[in-house]
Amino acid sequence: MPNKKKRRIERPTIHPRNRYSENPPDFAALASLYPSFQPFVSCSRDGRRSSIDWTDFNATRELTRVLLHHDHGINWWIPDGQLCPTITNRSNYIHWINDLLSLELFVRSGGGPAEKVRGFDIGTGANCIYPLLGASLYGWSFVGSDVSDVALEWVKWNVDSNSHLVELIEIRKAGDGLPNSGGDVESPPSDWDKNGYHGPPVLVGVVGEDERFEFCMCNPPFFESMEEAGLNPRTACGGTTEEMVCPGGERAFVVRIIEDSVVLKESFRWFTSMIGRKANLKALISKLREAKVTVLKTTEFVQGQTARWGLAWSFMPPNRKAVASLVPEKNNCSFMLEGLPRQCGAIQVLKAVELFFLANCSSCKLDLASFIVSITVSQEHVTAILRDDQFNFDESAISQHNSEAPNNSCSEENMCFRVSVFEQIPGTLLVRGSLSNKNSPISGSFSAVFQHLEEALKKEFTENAIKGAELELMVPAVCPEGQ
Ligand SMILES: C[S@@+](CC[C@H](N)C(=O)[O-])C[C@H]1O[C@@H](n2cnc3c(N)ncnc32)[C@H](O)[C@@H]1O
Repeated sequence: MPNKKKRRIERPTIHPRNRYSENPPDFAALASLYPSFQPFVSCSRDGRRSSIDWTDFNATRELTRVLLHHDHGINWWIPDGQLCPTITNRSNYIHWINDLLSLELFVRSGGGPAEKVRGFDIGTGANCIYPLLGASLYGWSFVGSDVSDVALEWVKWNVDSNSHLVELIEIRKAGDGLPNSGGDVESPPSDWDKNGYHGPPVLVGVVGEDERFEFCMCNPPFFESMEEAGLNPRTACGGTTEEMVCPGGERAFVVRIIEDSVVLKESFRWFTSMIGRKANLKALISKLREAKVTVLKTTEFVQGQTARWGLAWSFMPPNRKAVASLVPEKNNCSFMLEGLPRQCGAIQVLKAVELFFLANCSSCKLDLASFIVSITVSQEHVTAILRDDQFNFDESAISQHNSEAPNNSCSEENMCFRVSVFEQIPGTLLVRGSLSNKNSPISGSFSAVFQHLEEALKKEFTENAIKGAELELMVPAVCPEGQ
């Protein structure tokens, strides 16, 4: 079994394009350039390490101010007590959105990639952090929305103080009606109330019918009450009730974004949100499946002791060529499952392979005597498998599909392959896939499908237990608003 230290090293960390991934901020160097930062910096005795007191709001705010100025050329300030963003964490979300845009997964009416990227930041806050970073890192233009008067006053100050970005950032008050509409707020359908969010409009009623955006993003108010938000003794990120709390907490808020996305499915290429709790992530993924999204993606943002998740979805038709050409064609693929507990042998893994494909209504035949599962998938199955990022080995849900699974023969247009499982040494299994009909028009997807199987099995058999235990421990130590 791997030891705890090793597990921590293996956790995903900062985005590779984040400027701080290789070179964390040098507090002493910044203090020498910015005298206002000096009082907050302390150095180790040997003078090699410098740090700040993370429990001091003034220190974290001054750090954010000097980093934005020094590394991004941005003038920035927020009043006492407002939510203070950490630049590393917020940049990770921006870089992930750029990854999504680079995927070019969708059919574009205009041909090539979008030249001008326009995004929508739901709840931009007094700090206006996402539009400022997105505009300075990638030149994107933004509409930022908020409901709080204090936020709107300061976001205006922050935008106006950066003349080079003013043209790129427009701010809207959610609830004031659509731009140029005379101030009428579109009332949401009555059944939305059942979701628990009773606040002002989020997207519907704020985004105009003819407006088009490449993406929306959101760091939602996470909590249902300030008591729930609690106080994290290890950091001081600030955050007022208006910024941190909404009826129903983050789950209700993001459910509202999902409901709105169904109405505005043509207006955005990607809908995204940051999620603060893993339990909410799972519930929201189910909600998205019900909404019949075409693509669903998740990521984990880890910084120090804090874990957050990114959730992205779309209703655009995926570009099949792009999906099929994600990986080069291969006839044989394999991977190892290592560090398995005693009770997880070849039989359990073979059954999990069968569940994985049955869940997507593929046709499967499990032969326990020869340790082989034979699988037939159609183009639709491939699309379903590739868009499912969070496969759940929930047998009850799958047994329902089981009886519905069509018996696809290995006709020319289907892809047929076999998955075999071999025990190497106790606790280590080799999983091998062999393509039977490489002339199938969808055989180019074989490696991608097999890679999805690998990720799902590794998550189920080797990562889940470890991560579950770690996350339980980490939750109480995180900053309440998602730093
Ligand atoms: C957690 S803060 C995020 C602030 C900033 N984006 C950040 O990441 O630091 C959530 C923000 O959402 C705003 N908000 C709450 N309900 C909203 C709504 N219906 N539409 C737009 N913004 C809303 C709050 O006023 C608050 O500024």
